[in-house]
Amino acid sequence: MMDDERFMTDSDGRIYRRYDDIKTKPIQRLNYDSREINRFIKKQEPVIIENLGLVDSATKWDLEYLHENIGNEEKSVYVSKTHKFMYYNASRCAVYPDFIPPNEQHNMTMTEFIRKYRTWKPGEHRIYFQQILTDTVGSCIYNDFRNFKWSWLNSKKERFNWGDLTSNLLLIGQPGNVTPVHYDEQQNFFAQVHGYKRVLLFDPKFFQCLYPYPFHHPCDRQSQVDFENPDYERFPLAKHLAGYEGVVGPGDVLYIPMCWWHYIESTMDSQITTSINFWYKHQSMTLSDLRFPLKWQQKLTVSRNIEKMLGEALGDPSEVGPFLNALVNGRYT
Ligand SMILES: C[C@@H](CC(=O)O)C(=O)C(=O)O
Ligand SMILES: [Zn+2]
Repeated sequence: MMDDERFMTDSDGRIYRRYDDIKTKPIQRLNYDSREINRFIKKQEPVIIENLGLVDSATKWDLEYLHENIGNEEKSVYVSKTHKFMYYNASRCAVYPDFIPPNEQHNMTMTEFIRKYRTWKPGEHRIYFQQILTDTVGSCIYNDFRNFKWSWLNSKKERFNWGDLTSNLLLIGQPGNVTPVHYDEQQNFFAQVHGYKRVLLFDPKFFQCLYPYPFHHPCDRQSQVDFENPDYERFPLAKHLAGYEGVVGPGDVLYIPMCWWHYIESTMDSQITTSINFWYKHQSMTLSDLRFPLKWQQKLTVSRNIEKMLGEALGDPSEVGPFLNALVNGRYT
């Protein structure tokens, strides 16, 4: 790995992909008892929280324990020909008939996933277990889940007027798996259980530098910019990307603010990576709460509503692009 210039090794021995073009500053790391944490969450800026013990009860969730206790229902596992696992909404493929899914979502038992994981050889399709935790899990897992530090989570939800917890995703990945840069419209406490993940985060204001796919595209919310091979002809503003970077390890909790762009990579030195996220609906906002100028998170919501509404008003999502070009070209540009 050391002689492969695509990768770098940091001072802690973590090995991950080198992106020389992307300027980053370190994500702030704070101990769980720091009063500063609330300031970051209030400002909706990323922060890595240490020693919180949020999901300590999941430390025993190794493959053997999960095999014994997670239940025999089939689980969601993504399979990719490459190391990238870009999420796509299969229900939107009809609008883009030429769209080629970048990976496949399979359902398989834990037994099958573990067999594939243990027999995997370089060059084979990669796998990434991504399963929403539901009440179908076994009683041991359910008890571990109940022992997460829900009082801490609930205190943040109440303090910052977040909406309900929508789901917890359990992620089990191979070293080198990459979730390309995208945003989610939810607040996220991302807890790292086993192994290490390198994260890059960008403020929502970099919308124009990350060129998200159209709203009606299967890859809505995903950036079109490939960090490993950026096409600066098509995406010239990507050169101006500047963000935050960090590595989360066992026990770390990363706060990913709603609508912040994030790239997440399982480091090559990890044996396996296990993460559990906590997605919360964003805070309900009334008109009286609105302050101008709008924040970029709000402008993003406005832009999505415009694209959605235009698709409905024009009666055909494929007319949205030509219509917006006609509206803007030569008039606003
Ligand atoms: C699934 C996760 C990425 C990863 O861990 O590979 C993510 O994007 C999120 O929690 O919002
Ligand atoms: Zn995400």
